[in-house]
Parts: sequence; C-alpha cells; structure tokens
Amino acid sequence: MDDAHATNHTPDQAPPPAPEQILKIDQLTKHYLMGEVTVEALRGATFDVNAGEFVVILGPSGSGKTTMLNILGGMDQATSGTVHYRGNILTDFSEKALTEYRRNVVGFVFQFYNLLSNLTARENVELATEIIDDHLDVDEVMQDVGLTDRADHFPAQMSGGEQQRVAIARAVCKNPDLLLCDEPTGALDYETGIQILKLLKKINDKYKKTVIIITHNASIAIIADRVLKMRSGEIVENILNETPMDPERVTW
Ligand SMILES: Nc1ncnc2c1ncn2[C@@H]1O[C@H](COP(=O)(O)OP(=O)(O)OP(=O)(O)O)[C@@H](O)[C@H]1O
Repeated sequence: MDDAHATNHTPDQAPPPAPEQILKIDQLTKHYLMGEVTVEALRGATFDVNAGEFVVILGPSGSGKTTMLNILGGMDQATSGTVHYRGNILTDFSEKALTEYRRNVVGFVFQFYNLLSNLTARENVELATEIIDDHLDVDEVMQDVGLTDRADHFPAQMSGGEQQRVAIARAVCKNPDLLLCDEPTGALDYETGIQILKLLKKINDKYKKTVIIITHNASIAIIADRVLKMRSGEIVENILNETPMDPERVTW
C-alpha cells in the first residue's frame, strides 16, 4: 500500500464509534409462586439498551413491564437469565451492591409521584441528594423542571403535573445513569402528560441520561429512539426509530 492509500482514513471519514451499551438483558425470566400456581411474569425477555437512548417499553396490562422495570432498577430479583449493567452482572449483585446500584445508578419516577407530603417540593428533591456525593445542583434542576417559583410549596398545594415535575427533579438531581419511569403520564390529563414527556426528553438531551419509560399507551412510542413491545413476558418487537418525534406530536 502506498502513502496515499495509507492516509485514506482521515478523521472525517472514520466510521462513527459503536454505541456504548448500558444494559444487556438476556433470557430474563421471573416466576411468582401464588399458592399452587406459578405466574410467569417474564418469559425469556431479551434486549439491549445503548447509553443515552430514550426507550419506551410498550405492552398491555399484565405483560410484565413493571416486573421488568423493578428488576432493571435493582428492586426485584430475576428467577433466571441475566442483566448486565455496563458490563457488570446485575443479576449476581449482592444486597450491598444492589443498594449502591439503587442509590447511585438509578433514578425512579412513579406513576403516582410518591412525594413526602410533609416536605416542600425543594425539600423532597434535597432529601434524595443527601445520600449522593456527586449530585446535580438542586436549584438548576428545579429550574429545568419549571418549578423555581413553587419550590416552597407542599405536594398537597400542587397539581398532579407539578408533583410529577418534583418527582422527576428528585430522580434527576441524584445524577443517575439510568432514569426509569413507570407510566409517568398515567395519572395526568393529556396536556400535562405531553409537558411531562417534553421534560423527560429535555433531561435525556441536556444531561445525556438513558431514559426508560414503561407504558401501555402506544401513542408515546413515536418519541422514542427505541421501542420495545412486550407481550406475555416476552419482547416481541425491538424497533429502532431513526426519526423520533417531538412530544408535541403525540396524541391520545
Ligand atoms: N408480586 C407479585 N406476585 C404475584 N404475581 C405478580 C406479582 N407482580 C406481578 N405479578 C404478575 O405478573 C404478571 C406481570 O405483571 P406486571 O405488573 O409486571 O405487568 P404490567 O405489564 O406492568 O401490568 P400493568 O400495566 O397492569 O401494571 C401479571 O400476571 C401479574 O399479576
């Protein structure tokens, strides 16, 4: 090969780096024993998630979405199969390692907010940061979620959408690697739900957090980078979306 060929690969022409994998889920099963009956909540679910992706897991009631999210969040144990988190085998973690994982890696957003009612919005967010060394700035995150003016209000003085914003601020402020959201718009009206989806997209863009949303609402899928469809404990479709839409385009 002559010199001209040897310099063929300029930085401009170099192929883009392979996406960094954050989660690798392989043949995951979860069985619940209910008296004599075994409920198979997960039946060999298999998929990967790349760092920074906005993922929507879609499925009807009972398809195993919450079970999946709880295992990915280190809150439940799989029956068999593996979950790798950045190359570490989460499904082999000790209780101590799982506690660290829940504390430092995962931010959780629940359908019904789960705020402490005797603390203000700001105090709810601050409390979550107290156990974290490298948390984000509380004021900046309160501003991101549009709640600077409501920071001193108690949950009972706030609308559902505002309470969900506090819950998102609380999860994001921990500076987690993974933001796991269980039906985050499920308890909200349409307009408020869209605002919450916009906020989650903003967090995904600004802080480069990997966001996973589980929902039965198929309309939300258009905003995702990756859509995973679940049925009866299995991933039946894994769709990469090259052109995710703005949440304003979602209708239901
Ligand atoms: N703790 C439990 N004990 C026994 N069975 C359970 C438990 N948790 C979930 N299941 C069962 O596992 C299956 C999957 O439930 P899961 O909550 O993961 O589904 P889902 O897709 O999140 O449903 P939904 O959208 O209604 O919340 C269901 O049949 C459910 O009844």
